[in-house]
Amino acid sequence: MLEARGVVAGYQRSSPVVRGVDLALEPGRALGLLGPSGCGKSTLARVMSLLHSPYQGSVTVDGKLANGFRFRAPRGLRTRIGVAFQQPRLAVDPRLRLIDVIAEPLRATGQSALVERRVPELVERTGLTEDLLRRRPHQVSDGQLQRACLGRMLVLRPAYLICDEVTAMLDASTAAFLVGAIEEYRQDTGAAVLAISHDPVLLGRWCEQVLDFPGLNARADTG
Ligand SMILES: Nc1ncnc2c1ncn2[C@@H]1O[C@H](COP(=O)(O)OP(=O)(O)OP(=O)(O)O)[C@@H](O)[C@H]1O
Repeated sequence: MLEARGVVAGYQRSSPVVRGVDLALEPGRALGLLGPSGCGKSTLARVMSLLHSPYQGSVTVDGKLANGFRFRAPRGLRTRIGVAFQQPRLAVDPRLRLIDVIAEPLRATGQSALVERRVPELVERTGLTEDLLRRRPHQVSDGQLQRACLGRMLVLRPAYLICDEVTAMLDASTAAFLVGAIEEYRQDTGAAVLAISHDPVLLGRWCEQVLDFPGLNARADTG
């Protein structure tokens, strides 16, 4: 289970944007997080991805405390969680070919020996062609780049996926493809998905349960 307890986080200690949120992501589940733009969903997503330290509260991964480390959480915890964001262009190194975007987490974690086996498996899931895989980000569309980010999110075989508005910039068919690929991975591996969006229709179709993000805050505010 990936769990946030009493998380207070943001960019100014005196006015946090996430205020005492409790959230539990259970293995195999697809949980939606719904809320308007600017309410703090991405901030909570970064806290749960171990990319942003909360002011208060805890994040645990499979029962192990993941925050409170002086610099960052140990690799063994961080790699349990895969993340993809709304804007792929801000999330990739513009110098890398798409095939290397997908392989990057393996190389960064000293697992280059797995590149030859894992990357071709992921290529199939992303639906990218050989030609596209050899291109760099400026030579592909946002949707094609987001497919590479999907591959990158899955290449370490994470148990928890945090998908922050991953389809918001895409046309309907690419969006449907990406959600389908994430769902296929969930079914194959028993991974859990936290899908974040401002779109109730998307989350209603995708997730077994949808939580209202401002509601999570309000409960804590009154409690
Ligand atoms: N790096 C930052 N420094 C200062 N303030 C920030 C930073 N990132 C976000 N914020 C502010 O924190 C608040 C919550 O932002 P956040 O991105 O978490 O919201 P969101 O619900 O994900 O919005 P969206 O759906 O538009 O991405 C906003 O008011 C935003 O301006």
